[in-house]
Amino acid sequence: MTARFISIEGIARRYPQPAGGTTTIFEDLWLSLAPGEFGCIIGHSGCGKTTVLNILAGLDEPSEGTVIVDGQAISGTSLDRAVIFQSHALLPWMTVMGNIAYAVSSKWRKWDKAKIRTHAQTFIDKVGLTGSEHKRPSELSGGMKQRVGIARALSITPKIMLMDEPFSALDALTRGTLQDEVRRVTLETGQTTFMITHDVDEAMYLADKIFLMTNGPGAVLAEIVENPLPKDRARIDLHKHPHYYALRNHIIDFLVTRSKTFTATTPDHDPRNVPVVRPTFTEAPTMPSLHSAAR
Ligand SMILES: Nc1ncnc2c1ncn2[C@@H]1O[C@H](COP(=O)(O)OP(=O)(O)OP(=O)(O)O)[C@@H](O)[C@H]1O
Repeated sequence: MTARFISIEGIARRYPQPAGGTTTIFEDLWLSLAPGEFGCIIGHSGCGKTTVLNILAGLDEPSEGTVIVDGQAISGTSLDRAVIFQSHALLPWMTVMGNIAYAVSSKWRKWDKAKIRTHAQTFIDKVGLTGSEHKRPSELSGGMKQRVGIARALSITPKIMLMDEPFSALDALTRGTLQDEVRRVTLETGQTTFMITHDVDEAMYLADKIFLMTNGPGAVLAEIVENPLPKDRARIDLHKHPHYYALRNHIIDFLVTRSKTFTATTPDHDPRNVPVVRPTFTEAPTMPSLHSAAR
């Protein structure tokens, strides 16, 4: 394994315009993740997050540049890279068990039916769908469908998990439970994960690195934020950590202000050497007391 398990090297995505010419969604995008790292990409709608994820998944191709995974340029999709979509993308004629067992059997073609079902059941249980094995997608709520999608992706134990706002349609309680589950499983298995989210707290809980994208078209990766919170952080205690507000304010300030002005105000930005920042709480300098200031 290489230190840069995923390496996005100078990719661009351009689309032809109906009236001629092209629109550049983003260009000269460089970013990398080490084995086992969890990266979240944050940016406003339309900056190209899903496009980057689709290119990583092999579902789309960059107009320029390459994606290297474990030392090899990717070409097309692979069972080593599982995607959890915003929409559930389940096979409607299959049951919960059927959907997951189908993915398991695609990965381990020599496994017999019993082994496939036992393996699938483990992941059905993990996402809290025990008892719903025989239901079809039309009989499930949105949150339950998303759990099936998550169980299906986890069940093939891919080296890379790609997640496009996987929790956005869920109620807060289910979202929290599944965030915990995904974090536990990815830490346990050492999976490298790339996730899109609009939820700053979710990124702070899950990610080791947070990639901040400016607004599109012509979006750029402005900054890589290293998460200063301890690796063994718990979701419910996140806000108690001294670095919590420094990190949160940094990201929100970027989204509210700097994502719009970054390109104009940072003309010397080098896309190959994107600044890495680690926002932390620092004690405010002690003010001299009135007594000592008067001396
Ligand atoms: N097939 C296409 N043809 C032309 N433009 C496209 C095509 N697919 C995507 N785009 C454009 O590319 C841009 C980036 O889309 P993308 O879905 O990657 O953005 P995003 O950052 O994921 O947005 P959101 O947060 O809303 O999901 C958008 O402006 C979109 O209109």
